Amino acid sequence: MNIGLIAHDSKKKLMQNFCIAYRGILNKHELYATGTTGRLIEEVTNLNVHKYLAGHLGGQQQLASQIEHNDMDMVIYLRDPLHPKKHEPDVNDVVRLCDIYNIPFATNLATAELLIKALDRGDLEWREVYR
Ligand SMILES: O=C(CO)COP(=O)(O)O
Repeated sequence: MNIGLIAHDSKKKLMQNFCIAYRGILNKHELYATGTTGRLIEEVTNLNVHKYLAGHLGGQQQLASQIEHNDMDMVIYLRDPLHPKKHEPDVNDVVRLCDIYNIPFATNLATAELLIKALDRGDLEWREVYR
C-alpha cells in the first residue's frame, strides 16, 4: 500500500515518534512524504521514504497529485489546528482529494493509530480492488 505522511512543523516530532513506534508495520509499505517530514522520519528510523519537495515549495501539491491519480491508499497529515505557520499549506486541498477518492485520512494521532492498526490487519485491502 502507498501511505502519505505530512506533518506541520509543530507536529514533526510527533510524526517521528509515530513512525518509530509503528516502523514494523510501515516498513511493509511504500511511504511518501513532503520533503522535510520525510527527511526527519528517515533520520530517526531505518524506513525508506519517497520524498517530495518541501511542502511549501510544492511538495504538498506533488503528494496531492498522487492522490488525484488514485495512487495513495492512506494519508496521515498531522496538522497543527491551533497555530499553523503562515507558510504551511492548507490541509483542505488534501482533505478534499481524499474525500473524492475515498481514501482513509487521519489528522491526529488517535486516528492515525487506528488506521495503521487497521492497515496491518488487512482492513484496507479493498483499496487494491477499487484502486
Ligand atoms: O506541507 C507541509 C505541511 O505544512 C509539510 O511540508 P514539509 O514536510 O516539507 O515541512
